[in-house]
Amino acid sequence: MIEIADCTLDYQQDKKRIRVLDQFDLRINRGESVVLIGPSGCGKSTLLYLLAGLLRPTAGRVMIEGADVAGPRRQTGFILQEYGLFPWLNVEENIRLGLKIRHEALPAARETIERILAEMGLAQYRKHYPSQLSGGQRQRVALARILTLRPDLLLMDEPLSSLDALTRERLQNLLLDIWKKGDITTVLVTHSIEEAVFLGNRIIVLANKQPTFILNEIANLGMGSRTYRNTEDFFKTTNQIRALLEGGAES
Ligand SMILES: Nc1ncnc2c1ncn2[C@@H]1O[C@H](COP(=O)(O)OP(=O)(O)OP(=O)(O)O)[C@@H](O)[C@H]1O
Repeated sequence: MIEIADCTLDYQQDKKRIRVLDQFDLRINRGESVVLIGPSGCGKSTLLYLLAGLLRPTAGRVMIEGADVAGPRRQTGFILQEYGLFPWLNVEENIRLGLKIRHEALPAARETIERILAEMGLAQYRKHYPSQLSGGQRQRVALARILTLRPDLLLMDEPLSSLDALTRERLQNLLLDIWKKGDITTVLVTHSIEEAVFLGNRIIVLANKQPTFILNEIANLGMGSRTYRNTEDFFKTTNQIRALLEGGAES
């Protein structure tokens, strides 16, 4: 269980206090794929940073499996829109870096890298440098680097937003496959309603208020297959979220 319990979060700017969260609660069960969606500036990234242990709440607690998150944890992976690859390292070296930092034994590391390269369709690009890759390929390398570390929690902040529509769809399929393999909890921030409905088994819609609150939560029971995009359920759920966001924007 992952818990944001009674959390208040203030930012300071020019001697002014901005309260982004006020006694905010969110509970995420192991193995869920939660999506956070809401208007720009409502606090989605702030919630991810709290879960990542990169930000401490002003009041309240953030806990994973009952333990307070006091800082970044080994088993949490964080994927950002910018891929965070080192331009002077090739694909293989970029992926190996995470394992190197953790001092994993070389034979085990080699095996892991080979498996992930194959799974992510990157084997043929292993000697390419980031500048020689497309945006979608770069994001796959970034994902591969994180997955070699076997995270139990994967946090993603608009990871696909700079990709073209088809590449984005392919990577959404890949993220769905990764989640379906199990043993991982994912929390995704996105502005795309379709992406939220395709990838979230629970969609948290945040209000356009400061501090924000949960406007609604949608249990998206039909998700889990690539064909979900073409179903009536999918369209119904996207419309439901669109209506919530539009209604929230007017308030
Ligand atoms: N370091 C900071 N100092 C001051 N204010 C901040 C800081 N980081 C974020 N904020 C403010 O806190 C609010 C929430 O920011 P946050 O980035 O969490 O929103 P968001 O929902 O992720 O936005 P977007 O969808 O535009 O990425 C915004 O009003 C933002 O301006």
